[in-house]
Amino acid sequence: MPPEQPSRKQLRAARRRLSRADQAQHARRVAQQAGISQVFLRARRLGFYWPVDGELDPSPLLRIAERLGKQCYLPVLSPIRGKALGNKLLFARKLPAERITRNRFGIPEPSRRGRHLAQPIALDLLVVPLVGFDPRCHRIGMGGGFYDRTLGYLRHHRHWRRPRLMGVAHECQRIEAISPSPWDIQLDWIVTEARLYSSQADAN
Ligand SMILES: Nc1nc2c(c(=O)[nH]1)N(C=O)[C@@H](CNc1ccc(C(=O)N[C@@H](CCC(=O)O)C(=O)O)cc1)CN2
Ligand SMILES: Nc1ncnc2c1ncn2[C@@H]1O[C@H](COP(=O)(O)OP(=O)(O)OP(=O)(O)O)[C@@H](O)[C@H]1O
Repeated sequence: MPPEQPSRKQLRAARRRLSRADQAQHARRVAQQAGISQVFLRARRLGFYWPVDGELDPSPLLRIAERLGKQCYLPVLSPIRGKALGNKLLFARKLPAERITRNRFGIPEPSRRGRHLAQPIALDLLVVPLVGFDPRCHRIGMGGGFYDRTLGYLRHHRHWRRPRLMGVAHECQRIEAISPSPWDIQLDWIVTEARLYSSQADAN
């Protein structure tokens, strides 16, 4: 029998247990690695996220992007409810004077709506949070299915994929193998404080 996998709850507890010093170091290391990757350097519009619950803090990478003059976006829960459009993410431009509110999960998000809201396809690179991952770039999220639903259209674009997907995480979130559900979207890369994983083992 394969060894039992840690649950979402256990994985979330493990990342919350990291010290502030480890959190800060992991965030810096991930930024150093991801910040020199071709996909990051080429991207003009990037989506990030506001870290909660011990998630890897992508803000050192976001600051590099801002310094390079790239356009940075944060996820917001779509105001639309309902089967087709509901429970998806849109992306709001992160601007210096942006007002921040909390969404229904208590996660901070930009409050301004309208002009600066983008669909994921408008982004070149999306930095994705996760609860657990395996070395083949399968992902377990918080369980809401938000990223899967938002990015489900990528399944129909084999050769032309936008945005490219970069998971960022702590090494302690790695599990041996995840059997993906049919709706799970595989990430292109995952970067941790220790190394970079690629869904195409030979690519960078
Ligand atoms: N930083 C960050 N932002 C994100 C996500 C994420 O994983 N990380 N999301 C990725 O999808 C979306 C939000 N998805 C979420 C799904 C479940 C829970 C959650 O904590 N659920 C509670 C119980 C439900 C409740 O409080 O209503 C829990 O698990 O205890 C939070 C966010 C959008 N923004
Ligand atoms: N493309 C999709 N279309 C319809 N429902 C979906 C789709 N993707 C996911 N779901 C629904 O969302 C639920 C949660 O999925 P899952 O447990 O894979 O979420 P997750 O990837 O961990 O969460 P998140 O993306 O929010 O971090 C599933 O039970 C499924 O019913």
